[in-house]
Amino acid sequence: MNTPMKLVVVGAGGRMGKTLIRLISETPGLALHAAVERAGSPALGRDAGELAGVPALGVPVTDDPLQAFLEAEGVIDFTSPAATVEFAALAAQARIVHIIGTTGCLAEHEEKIDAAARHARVVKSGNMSLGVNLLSVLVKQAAQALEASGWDIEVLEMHHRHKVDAPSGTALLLGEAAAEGRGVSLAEHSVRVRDGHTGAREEGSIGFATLRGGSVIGEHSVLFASEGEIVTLSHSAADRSLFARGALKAAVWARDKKPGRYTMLDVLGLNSTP
Ligand SMILES: NC(=O)C1=CN([C@@H]2O[C@H](COP(=O)(O)OP(=O)(O)OC[C@H]3O[C@@H](n4cnc5c(N)ncnc54)[C@H](OP(=O)(O)O)[C@@H]3O)[C@@H](O)[C@H]2O)C=CC1
Ligand SMILES: O=C(O)C1=N[C@H](C(=O)O)C[C@H](O)C1
Repeated sequence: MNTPMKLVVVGAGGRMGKTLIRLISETPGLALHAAVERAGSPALGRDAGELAGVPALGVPVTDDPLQAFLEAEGVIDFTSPAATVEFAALAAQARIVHIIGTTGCLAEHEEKIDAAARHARVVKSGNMSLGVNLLSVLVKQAAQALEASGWDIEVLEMHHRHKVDAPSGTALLLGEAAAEGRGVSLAEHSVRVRDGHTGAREEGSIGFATLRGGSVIGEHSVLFASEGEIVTLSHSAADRSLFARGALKAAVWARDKKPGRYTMLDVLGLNSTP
């Protein structure tokens, strides 16, 4: 039988960091090995359990990720793109699992994550929930079935007022699924912002609309709009623990995999769906 998987949570004081610490402490087969925050964070030195609102775990929050990674088996990372590329290099050095939920990564960040995945087992997804990943499969199927000449695709998302990137990672993931279904490149067909005299909608484009406000955890809809009818596929997140549960499932899944880059579709066995 496997010993408990030793995990590091980076961004320990964040919304997702605290949710992850709580879930790791409640999940048999997982152990919180270390909790990392940035230098100068008021969370440094605090017990990770107390920080997350659960009984003390005897793990003080540290700002030394390399030391934390050396004896660990995996790192769970919901931070920022700049921090994630640093953690990716360290996870590669330590040859461990790196689960990345961070969104807003640009091509330059993705290149560095790809390089790290030569040595680390990386699972990265804009959304770690089962529901959104299943939704992406359905979106791909719908986009395959509904022709671009008659059906316009729009992706709508809403998140809490603190979110810093747009469109959300999930919206982009769903847009990619729609583009794949259509057999086109999202980069060449997306319209991420509309303002002023835009002209009529271009046939075959995939539009994005972003709302921000309050405490909304994550609302996503993909609309297929035709003359006289609209098909809407949507997902509502009511609790951040669904993302954390997915990330922890990914860590356990990746434990015995070869170095490389994987997605939640691989973890959930949804990749073979046409
Ligand atoms: N893929 C998915 O399923 C999901 C993805 N996300 C994504 O996860 C990310 C985090 O979201 P959320 O938890 O809401 O954001 P928060 O801002 O609440 O948390 C991010 C945490 O990371 C910390 N951090 C930043 N840089 C470093 C560093 N160099 N070293 C250590 N800690 C660092 C921040 O510290 P400080 O505050 O001091 O900057 C903060 O505590 C976002 O990109 C979000 O979009 C969120 C939910 C689900
Ligand atoms: O920042 C968030 O909160 C979330 N981010 C992810 C995204 O960008 O899609 C996932 C989830 O919707 C919550």
